[in-house]
Amino acid sequence: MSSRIPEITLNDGLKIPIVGLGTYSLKGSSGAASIQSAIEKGYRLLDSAYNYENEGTVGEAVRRCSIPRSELRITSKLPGRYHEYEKAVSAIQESLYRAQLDYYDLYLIHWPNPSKDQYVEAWQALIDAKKWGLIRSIGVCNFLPEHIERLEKETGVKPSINQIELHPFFNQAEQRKYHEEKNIATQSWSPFTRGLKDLKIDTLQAIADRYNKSIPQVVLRWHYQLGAISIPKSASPTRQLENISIFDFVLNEEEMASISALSHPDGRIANQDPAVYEEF
Ligand SMILES: NC(=O)C1=CN([C@@H]2O[C@H](COP(=O)(O)OP(=O)(O)OC[C@H]3O[C@@H](n4cnc5c(N)ncnc54)[C@H](OP(=O)(O)O)[C@@H]3O)[C@@H](O)[C@H]2O)C=CC1
Ligand SMILES: O=C(O)C(=O)[C@@H](O)[C@H](O)C(=O)CO
Repeated sequence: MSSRIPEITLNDGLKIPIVGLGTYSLKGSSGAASIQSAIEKGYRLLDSAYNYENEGTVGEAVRRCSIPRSELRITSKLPGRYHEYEKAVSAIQESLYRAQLDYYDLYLIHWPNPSKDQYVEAWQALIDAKKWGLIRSIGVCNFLPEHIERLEKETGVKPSINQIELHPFFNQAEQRKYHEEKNIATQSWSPFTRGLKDLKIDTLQAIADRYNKSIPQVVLRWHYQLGAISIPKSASPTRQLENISIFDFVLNEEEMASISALSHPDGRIANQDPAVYEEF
């Protein structure tokens, strides 16, 4: 791949960039133009979902851009209402039809929805879709260790990646440690807490000033140094470029610790604890 963004290798061998583009709310012609701009600025990893209703927009941006499909890493996600095996297989096929793609690089179960207890069935569908060549790498989002243990115990296959809420106010130290032990990559959703307003605080501003960087750049550098793959969303070409211009400075241990110390147990953005919160 020719991208300037460093890559990591997942436990199944697929290489993906350590920063990608979140696409939640990027839809229609303005969304396609934003995603195309991000690709042209150097993004190679695009994070979509069936429930974002923008897989078609992502596919359009991919067709419009000048980068070969093989250099891109495109993600989509299975909604909770399609965990039943047959429904999951159809949903994966529908995701491909919507994007007009032959395969997804990554396909993730979007939420475990534990009260429905069908996520293992959904996982089996992802395993089979990978065998059929529809997906290159399979993972999950919002899975707690107990959910991942069940996948592995009942199918013998563990996820390559777990996409979780992760930002300075909710640093997920224990879940990240668990991922490290299992060789599962951590991916950070809402890496900026879904907007910068709450991040405009003295601790972050002081670090940003020291390196002549912005608060978003410091926050994304913190994700990078934690070893987490971040997927900041921006519609703006200027901010897209800002968000990948983070590989020319290094936070020291004290700065890393001071950002991590902003975390607190109630730090989730919208109280979406996957033990109880469910999405369909
Ligand atoms: N698996 C899951 O359950 C979930 C997955 N996700 C994924 O994670 C992605 C990212 O999370 P998301 O919730 O979108 O929020 P983010 O934390 O990425 O924040 C996005 C917001 O920050 C603004 N922004 C981006 N860059 C900058 C910058 N440099 N300076 C100032 N403002 C900036 C954007 O505005 P603007 O566009 O105007 O620049 C937008 O308002 C999603 O898009 C989605 O792909 C998100 C939630 C849950
Ligand atoms: O953006 C995602 O991937 C989600 O799961 C969203 O539904 C997100 O959790 C949200 O916006 C909830 O209101």
